[in-house]
Amino acid sequence: MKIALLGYGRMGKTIERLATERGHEIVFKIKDDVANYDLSKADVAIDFSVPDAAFHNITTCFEQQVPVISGTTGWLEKYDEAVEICKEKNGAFIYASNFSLGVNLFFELNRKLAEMMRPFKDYSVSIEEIHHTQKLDAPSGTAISLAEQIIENSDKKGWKLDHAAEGEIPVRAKRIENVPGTHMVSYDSKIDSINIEHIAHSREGFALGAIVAAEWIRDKTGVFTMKDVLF
Ligand SMILES: NC(=O)C1=CN([C@@H]2O[C@H](COP(=O)(O)OP(=O)(O)OC[C@H]3O[C@@H](n4cnc5c(N)ncnc54)[C@H](OP(=O)(O)O)[C@@H]3O)[C@@H](O)[C@H]2O)C=CC1
Ligand SMILES: O=C(O)C1=N[C@H](C(=O)O)C[C@H](O)C1
Repeated sequence: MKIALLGYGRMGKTIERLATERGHEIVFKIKDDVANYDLSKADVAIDFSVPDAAFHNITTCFEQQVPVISGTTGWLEKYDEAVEICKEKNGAFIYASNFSLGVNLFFELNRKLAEMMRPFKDYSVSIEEIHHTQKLDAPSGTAISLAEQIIENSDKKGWKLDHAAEGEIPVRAKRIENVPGTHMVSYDSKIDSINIEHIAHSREGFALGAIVAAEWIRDKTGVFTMKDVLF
């Protein structure tokens, strides 16, 4: 498979290494305006760039009829618009806040736990994420996904970074050198605490998941999620 990398930083480089090991070829390593390139020789584009560039990168792939996988976080206010454009252009698209198999299993556990905890009002739920100090967005896209999953399966009405109001989930974001990505969901009462945690030991899980998604979407059109790919 011929892959265009949109963004060639920590994730782009990890994807290059793992994709090459799986027999794929990297045909573009793009760090500037993707509209300057003719992507037609790529079978698929994988976008791990920056929040300000992601929407433009993704929609340019739709224009150029190249299926696109995006893991860039911090641009999601424009996700619905991207989906509409994908449908108009008959494109192919997967966005995931986290491509790792482990986190996608953790997402399922999070949904189930929220449903189980719903009747037990003595417990208060909170989310904590820890990432490396170069991260541009806070909270992480994964923490936002976790919060949305809890909201769908509980009486919570929203989430807030740090200072949540009544009925909202507090989300804390910590930045520590070299941490690839840690997420914890906690239910605390006076009597005890229940915690579930996912700790990424490297970026390989994110990169491998994005490559598996790219292999899966290659000959499809439509808007999909990692649930379609993995389960
Ligand atoms: N969904 C998931 O599983 C994961 C998502 N992420 C997300 O992926 C994104 C990238 O993470 P990471 O690789 O660590 O970040 P890096 O900062 O290491 O890489 C970002 C890359 O994007 C490039 N870039 C800047 N502007 C553009 C542009 N207009 N078009 C294309 N590329 C551009 C940068 O180039 P230059 O250096 O020249 O500025 C750099 O090569 C983040 O949003 C992060 O949150 C990260 C890990 C997993
Ligand atoms: O920026 C990162 O590094 C990561 N970003 C994603 C997020 O915002 O959730 C996924 C992963 O945790 C690493």
